[in-house]
Amino acid sequence: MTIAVLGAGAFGTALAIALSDQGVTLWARDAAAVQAMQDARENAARLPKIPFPDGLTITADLGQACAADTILMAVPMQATAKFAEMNAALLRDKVIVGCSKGIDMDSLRGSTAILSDLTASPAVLTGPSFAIDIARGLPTALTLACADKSLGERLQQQLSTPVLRLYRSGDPQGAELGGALKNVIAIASGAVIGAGLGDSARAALMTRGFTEMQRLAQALGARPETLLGLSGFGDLTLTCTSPTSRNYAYGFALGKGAEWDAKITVEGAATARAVARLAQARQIDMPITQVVAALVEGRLDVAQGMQMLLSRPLKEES
Ligand SMILES: NC(=O)c1ccc[n+]([C@@H]2O[C@H](COP(=O)([O-])OP(=O)(O)OC[C@H]3O[C@@H](n4cnc5c(N)ncnc54)[C@H](O)[C@@H]3O)[C@@H](O)[C@H]2O)c1
Ligand SMILES: O=P(O)(O)OC[C@H](O)CO
Repeated sequence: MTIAVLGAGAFGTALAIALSDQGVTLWARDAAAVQAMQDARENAARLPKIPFPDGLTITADLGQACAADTILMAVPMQATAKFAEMNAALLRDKVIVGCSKGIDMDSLRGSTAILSDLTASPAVLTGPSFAIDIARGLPTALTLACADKSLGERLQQQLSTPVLRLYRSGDPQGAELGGALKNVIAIASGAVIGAGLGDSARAALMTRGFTEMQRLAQALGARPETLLGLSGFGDLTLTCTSPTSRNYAYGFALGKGAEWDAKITVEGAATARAVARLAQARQIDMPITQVVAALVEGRLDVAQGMQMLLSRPLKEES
């Protein structure tokens, strides 16, 4: 069984390195970048100083990559729908595993719904994992979610390694929502710490943020227990507490009033805006997400956002 990873960012490259014992093809859209990675045998732009193992082949030929039995999609979320549409002829009816985290701004869909346009039972690989940790071979546990049980079992076996431990779930929508929504709460957590509002405020935001995540996920049909696992609570914990997280670091810069490099991938920024619209349309109470969307859009600063959250009517904890 052969594997291809589409998208040679930090995460796609890390997955290709981790799975390279089986032989992996890593696809990148830019032929010059592919040549540079081929010459250096590393992805100097995204994962410097991590050498490519012999089992990793890099290509700019999408047709070659899509000949693999299993395809891991690791292009950023906001590019996924267009990528899937443009390359539908190559991707249709393949075994596809969505690895990006977010909600598409235009359609308000996650990767499972987008990839369902191409294949009957798309899987999702998600959970607490920094690309650098996976690439270094540090122990990591993720959720592999697929509605088709036997396909999920096959993918769990194929994509696990001695240090990359995959737990199976039959709820891809719940798993993808955990990964998408935790990025929004990580921005809020970073903002609180960056603004010097303290660890207690961050703990409150994480907890109330987790309540929002569960509220939306259940309204969209996810299983409640999925959010309690690696893809939800696990990834929320990692991303809200580590400066390695780009979403947290972006929030931290917002809180500090510091500059931010717009070229850095921050999935939670677009996802906050998408989820704020989704929540409003469905009348789901998601105040932290609404504040993060307003911060990202420059409609509020962190002090105003915090004041807005603190001045809400007192209520029962639910
Ligand atoms: N980096 C991590 O630690 C990590 C961990 C888990 C999940 N993820 C998820 O993986 C996804 C990708 O993140 P990343 O960290 O690899 O991003 P990245 O910023 O490192 O790289 C993004 C890559 O996508 C490529 N790209 C952008 N638009 C494209 C398009 N239209 N077609 C093809 N390629 C395109 C860019 O050239 C770049 O190589 C995100 O959804 C992220 O949330 C990342
Ligand atoms: O760097 P971030 O914030 O995109 O987070 C990376 C992963 O999603 C952590 O699980």
